[in-house]
Amino acid sequence: MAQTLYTDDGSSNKFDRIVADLAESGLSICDDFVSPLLVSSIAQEARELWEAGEFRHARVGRGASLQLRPDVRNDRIHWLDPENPTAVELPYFLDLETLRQYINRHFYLGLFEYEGHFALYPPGASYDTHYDRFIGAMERVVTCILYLNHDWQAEDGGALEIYPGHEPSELPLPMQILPKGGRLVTFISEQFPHAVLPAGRDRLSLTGWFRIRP
Ligand SMILES: O=C(O)CCC(=O)C(=O)O
Ligand SMILES: [Fe+2]
Repeated sequence: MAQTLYTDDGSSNKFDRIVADLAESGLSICDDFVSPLLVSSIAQEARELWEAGEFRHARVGRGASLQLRPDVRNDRIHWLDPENPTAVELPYFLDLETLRQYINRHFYLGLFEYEGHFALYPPGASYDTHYDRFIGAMERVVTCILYLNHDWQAEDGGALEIYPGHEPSELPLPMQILPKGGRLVTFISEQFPHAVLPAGRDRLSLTGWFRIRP
């Protein structure tokens, strides 16, 4: 019931609210985590990288077992370098750093670093049900997905679908979350299997993970 500690009178900030949601259910949906102006600047940067041919077909697995499996996922990704952010990425990465500190302070998770990539799902592309933390990627502890789509509507499809995992959950699962611009979805990576449903238009996001030391 951590949420009852936080009233919506402006005394709690977005980081407090995310941490309270994670404590209560392991999942947080935070609208307007990023301002519309910043969403459109980051989306434009991603578009320019896409047009410059800087995206690659995403693969599944890890290390030597990485493989192209368009039947499992067929988004295109571009890895970012959080150590050398562009001016456009910087405000978001600074917020993520604050979020990392909040999460560590509340859960003693020892989150140590962040890795992230842009992901573009062309119309019809999807990602089958999976966990983000699996043998070979055990250092991924918390997933953070920022959506970069202007004016996304239910009829555009492309929801993130979250399913019940091994642990009992307070949430009404399965649930569908639309990839609305500025929305940040944060969850405990090992807790929820999830999938990306096909969309009718390009679907852009910045997906990342807080990691522990391997
Ligand atoms: O974009 C999303 O909604 C989820 C993406 C995802 O599950 C992943 O990249 O692991
Ligand atoms: Fe995922």
